[in-house]
Amino acid sequence: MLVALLPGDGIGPEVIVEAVRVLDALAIDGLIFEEAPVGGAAYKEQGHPLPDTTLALARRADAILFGAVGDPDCDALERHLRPEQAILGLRKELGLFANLRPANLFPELANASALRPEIARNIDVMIVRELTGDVYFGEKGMRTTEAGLRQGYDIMAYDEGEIARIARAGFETARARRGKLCSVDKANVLETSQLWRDVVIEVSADYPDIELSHLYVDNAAMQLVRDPGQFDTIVTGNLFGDILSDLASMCAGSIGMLPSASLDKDGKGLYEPIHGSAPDIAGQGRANPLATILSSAMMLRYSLGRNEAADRIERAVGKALAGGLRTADIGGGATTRKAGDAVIAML
Ligand SMILES: NC(=O)c1ccc[n+]([C@@H]2O[C@H](COP(=O)([O-])OP(=O)(O)OC[C@H]3O[C@@H](n4cnc5c(N)ncnc54)[C@H](O)[C@@H]3O)[C@@H](O)[C@H]2O)c1
Ligand SMILES: CC(C)[C@H](C(=O)O)[C@@H](O)C(=O)O
Ligand SMILES: [Mg+2]
Repeated sequence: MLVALLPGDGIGPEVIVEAVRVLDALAIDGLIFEEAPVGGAAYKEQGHPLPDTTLALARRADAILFGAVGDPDCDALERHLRPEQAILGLRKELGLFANLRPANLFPELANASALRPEIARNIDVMIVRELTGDVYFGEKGMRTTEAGLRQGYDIMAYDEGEIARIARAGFETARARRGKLCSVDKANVLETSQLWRDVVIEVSADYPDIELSHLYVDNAAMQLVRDPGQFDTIVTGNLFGDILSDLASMCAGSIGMLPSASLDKDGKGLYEPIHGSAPDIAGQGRANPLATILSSAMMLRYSLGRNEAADRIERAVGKALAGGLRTADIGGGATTRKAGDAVIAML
């Protein structure tokens, strides 16, 4: 079982190292790692954020463990050379259309949530975010209007095949959970969203056992803060899912806690924390590695068939938190390394 390690930029390498230490401590039979540069690190080394050799490794691997990309030094580069193009390119090239972003609260972190503990306590939602379409991948550019003004544009588009595919992922996810699916769109304004809603309803005919509801995205954001416990599974588009998952992370304590899986049609996956490279804290040993450690557990479960090892990691994270582990983002002073140590001690 080959795992491609793509640490990337900023805190990416710092959190990946801790996840690898946890995986090493489990001594999983046949698990091997191969590392490659990605993002700003790859641009600085090889002139491209997603070098061919890195993409080839990702294709060859059984699963990919990804840190984060993004480097302020690269923000002025032409868009196709910016670090973020690496993660977008991997998602597109590998067909990773289904992004699972679970947000649940470890009970010990009720006070770290931005919500009152009695409201935060109930959050246990899986956001199923479409990942290879939408405004992210439509035609985009800069042009000049007739009045001589610069105009930027990004086309938002989904075809019915793309919607049906992610809708099915949403229904299947809900079926394996508590049987409730909420589809989030902006059908009151956007044609893309009207088609989204129509197709989700069509697909629902195959899932009579699932309770389907619909929310506009603005209301969904409000409801997630008002009463996150009302949600089981949310299915939504690429842009809305990006925003709602960062929002949900603070309901669950911190963006440093939320893992993710990005899956293709056969279950091959890329696993990464939902956060970015956090340039504001990079190099200081202050990053919370738990989102990445929990992403490695998702990798073991979804792509490598090692459910027991995945359970062990998740239990160890819970025990470490119960034992008082707190990095700065969740109200403590533990370093990234100490956090890794605390999880390993509880395996
Ligand atoms: N998938 C990815 O690689 C990914 C995801 C999001 C953002 N980015 C990129 O990361 C860069 C920074 O973006 P941003 O600042 O908007 O978002 P970010 O997620 O990197 O950081 C947002 C805030 O959360 C904090 N934070 C994030 N992860 C943390 C962790 N593990 N522990 C403790 N605190 C943490 C940061 O310090 C910062 O204050 C940008 O270049 C952006 O494009 C990449
Ligand atoms: C870095 C960026 C392209 C990415 C996204 O918008 O998908 C990030 O915010 C994420 O959530 O993984
Ligand atoms: Mg994001």
